[in-house]
Amino acid sequence: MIEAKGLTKRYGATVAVDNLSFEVKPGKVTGFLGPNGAGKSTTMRMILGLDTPTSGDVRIDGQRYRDLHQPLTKVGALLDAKWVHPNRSARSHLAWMAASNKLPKDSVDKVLEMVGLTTVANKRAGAYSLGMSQRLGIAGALLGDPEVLLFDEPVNGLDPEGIVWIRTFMHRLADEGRTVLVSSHLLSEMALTAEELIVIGRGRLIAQSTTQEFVDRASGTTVKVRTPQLDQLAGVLQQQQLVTRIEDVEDQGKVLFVEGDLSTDQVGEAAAAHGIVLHELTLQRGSLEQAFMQMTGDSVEYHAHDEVAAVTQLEAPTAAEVAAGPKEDN
Ligand SMILES: Nc1ncnc2c1ncn2[C@@H]1O[C@H](COP(=O)(O)OP(=O)(O)OP(=O)(O)O)[C@@H](O)[C@H]1O
Repeated sequence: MIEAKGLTKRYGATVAVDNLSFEVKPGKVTGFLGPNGAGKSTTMRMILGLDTPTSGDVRIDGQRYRDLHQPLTKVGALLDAKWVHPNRSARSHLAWMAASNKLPKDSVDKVLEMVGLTTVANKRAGAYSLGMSQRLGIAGALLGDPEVLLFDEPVNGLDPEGIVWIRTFMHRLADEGRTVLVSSHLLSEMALTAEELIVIGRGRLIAQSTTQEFVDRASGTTVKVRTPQLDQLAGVLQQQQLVTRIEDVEDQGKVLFVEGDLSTDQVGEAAAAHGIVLHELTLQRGSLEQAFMQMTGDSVEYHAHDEVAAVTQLEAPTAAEVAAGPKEDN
């Protein structure tokens, strides 16, 4: 469990992290989301004792990082996958980490196996692809078999296969009961990976909730209805003060949408009470992208000329993907 209370970091006039309080619980993947410059990396560095808070503090199972006896056995982190010396092999890099942290020698082979690098373990790390480097970084984070894991943008630049591998691996670590905090810009990926979200903007907490609650609260839900008695049902629902709209949907003809945070039960019961036939009754949720844009709106650091790039990066999952929640790939 990671617990931040009133965490604040100032660099001169810049307030990078501003009175941030949150909890990261074990057994789940928690996504750490925020626009560029929101303070995600600074927060992660403070969790790992690499930066000192200006005020407030952050603890791992009740202890500050610097007070941990053998930190790697408690917390593992992947901040920058490319910091490994290019002439070192994965095995010698991990062996050096293990020796300098007084970890058992057999931990090296264990983590190489876990991340699937055993067959290339003696090759120079400088010749590794980005995906392999990320795996090596994750192996380093796992070396001390820690309960708490932090990953800063682990899927940046990876191909689809690498992204799925990381997602599956994060789920596995959480299923083992570990606390997993992952920062990312890629909203579609976070919608599939993270069950919980901590969303920040300009260093401040915007939301902490489950991914589903975040999407529902920010973008609301709509009930979609297909019925041969469209106008009759719209009339019945309007009498109940519900907001309806009718749209032409490709290959489906006219479809009725009922706005507001209501359940399909309410619409189904209203239809049944008036003997109205239904062909479809579906709850539609917004996307994580819509929710994120709405919630972080004025906390975004980029300006108009950056927006296209930023929006492209914030790929939207489909409503169905969000509704399905984090996927199990294993
Ligand atoms: N060492 C530093 N000195 C001065 N300002 C800094 C320093 N590190 C971070 N900042 C500033 O603090 C703010 C938060 O930066 P941080 O890198 O933590 O954000 P981030 O959410 O990780 O952003 P990104 O997603 O773009 O990496 C930014 O305005 C950044 O310019």
